[in-house]
Amino acid sequence: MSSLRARTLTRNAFTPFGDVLDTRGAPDRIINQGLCGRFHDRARLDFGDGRAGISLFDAEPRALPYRLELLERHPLGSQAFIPMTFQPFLVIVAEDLGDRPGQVHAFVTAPGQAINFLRGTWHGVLTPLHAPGLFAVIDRIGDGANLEEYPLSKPILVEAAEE
Ligand SMILES: NC(=O)N[C@@H](O)C(=O)O
Ligand code: NI
Repeated sequence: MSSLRARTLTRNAFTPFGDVLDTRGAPDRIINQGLCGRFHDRARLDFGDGRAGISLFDAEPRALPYRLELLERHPLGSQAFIPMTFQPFLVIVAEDLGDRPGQVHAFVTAPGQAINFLRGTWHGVLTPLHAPGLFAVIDRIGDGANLEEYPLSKPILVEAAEE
């Protein structure tokens, strides 16, 4: 089985696949009588001809090394994973070869970070690393086939980032 080492999530590395949401740096706006920093409009959301939905996911935590067996994509809309805890989680994406995924990349978020997959980005399903695996997920609600799954012919072992 081939293996892949997860990396610390960075905006630069993730930009082709989606957005990293966090409160690093100065806020875009100071609101609420100066008591709140607003990091404004930080994700490239896209729901096509559908509408935005907010769902809550209660997912089983996984351990590293993680056996990746499936990738998927949502051709009709973006999908955001927003943790409701202060725990890091595993984010897996893959380059696109048109009809199938190409090179796989694995990242571990920092506590307090959320991500948004661009419409059509190949990714691993929501993968918490700690309990509770409680997330808000913002994605497309609407008609049409918005889930394309790609079982890997050879699983990939995703290993922890190097210390
Ligand atoms: N299927 C579903 O609602 N979730 C997946 O798309 C996922 O990426 O976890
Ligand atoms: Ni998905």
